Amino acid sequence: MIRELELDWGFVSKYLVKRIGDYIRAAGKDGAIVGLSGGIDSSLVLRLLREATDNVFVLLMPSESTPKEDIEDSKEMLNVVGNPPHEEINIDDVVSTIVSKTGIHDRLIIGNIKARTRMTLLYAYAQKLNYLVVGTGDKSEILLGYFTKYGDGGVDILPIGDLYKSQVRRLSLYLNLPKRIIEKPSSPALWKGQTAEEELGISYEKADEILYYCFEKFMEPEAVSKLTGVDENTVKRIVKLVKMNEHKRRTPEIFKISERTVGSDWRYPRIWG
Ligand SMILES: Nc1ncnc2c1ncn2[C@@H]1O[C@H](COP(=O)(O)OP(=O)(O)OC[C@H]2O[C@@H]([n+]3cccc(C(=O)O)c3)[C@H](O)[C@@H]2O)[C@@H](O)[C@H]1O
Ligand SMILES: Nc1ncnc2c1ncn2[C@@H]1O[C@H](COP(=O)(O)OP(=O)(O)OP(=O)(O)O)[C@@H](O)[C@H]1O
Ligand SMILES: [Mg+2]
Repeated sequence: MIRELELDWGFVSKYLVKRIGDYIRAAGKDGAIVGLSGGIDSSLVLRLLREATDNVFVLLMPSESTPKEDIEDSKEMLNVVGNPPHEEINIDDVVSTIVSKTGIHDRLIIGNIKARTRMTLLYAYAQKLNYLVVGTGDKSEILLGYFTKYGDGGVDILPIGDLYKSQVRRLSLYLNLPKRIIEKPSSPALWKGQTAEEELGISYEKADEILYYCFEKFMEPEAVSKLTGVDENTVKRIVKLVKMNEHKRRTPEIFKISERTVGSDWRYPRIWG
């Protein structure tokens, strides 16, 4: 990881724990729920949540494409954080019902149905418990649009959303998360054998450098290519992915008719505080 992305991980973890706790209290909620996949993002978020609140609920939602190692890693992670209340719900029957009612066979579309089924379950439990749904997206995934819109992207807060995947690994190392979880290749596991780096066509290590130089240092693709050793076309492809997926980072467009359109620049009148 490039030097510029190194942070004081002790400070970052304390800061995130405090922000999560403050947010839950300010929202008037009693706790937080998270989906645990056995991957690094949800493991790290669970670790932070356990310090932020006494009330954490964890959902394991495997499907036929979930590797058995991921289920083992999820259970190990539950142990590491002292076995908070949790439930395991296999989503295959729900997904099959949607597949049979729609006749859809495309693995990407079915994968996105899986992510949205998990979101539906998380919100059902959140409302039952008066908890918030805590998202696990990191800065790399958010910028690249590497998540399912209203699936794993459908959450209330994103505590690690300002950390690139390589920073997520560093923070997880600092917090002593299980080695196997830190070292395994990132995967949404939406279909068998899927890995994030293969689908994205680049390693997260390199993608993070490109994202940092392009979007935080505003450097041109040619200069970023020289600095990172990644060919210029790949740099341009990454920039294009970020642009193409802008819609996933925004609230849905409302077409303006009145003087007071409820858009992203909408503000409360002063008298309402
Ligand atoms: N310009 C635009 N303005 C407004 N909306 C627009 C739009 N372009 C597309 N859309 C909408 O967005 C939809 C496409 O987005 P979406 O449904 O998300 O689908 P899509 O981006 O095609 O697929 C999700 C991607 O994220 C990956 N993923 C998913 C889940 C988890 C993880 C992970 O890392 O764990 C990764 C997955 O492997 C796949 O590559 C379109 O069908 C359309 O409805
Ligand atoms: N089998 C599952 N059970 C419960 N939640 C899941 C499952 N699969 C995915 N999720 C939820 O969807 C999120 C997005 O998946 P994603 O693969 O990006 O994260 P991860 O597995 O935690 O880390 P990585 O990106 O390194 O694989 C997960 O963090 C988790 O909250
Ligand atoms: Mg994963």
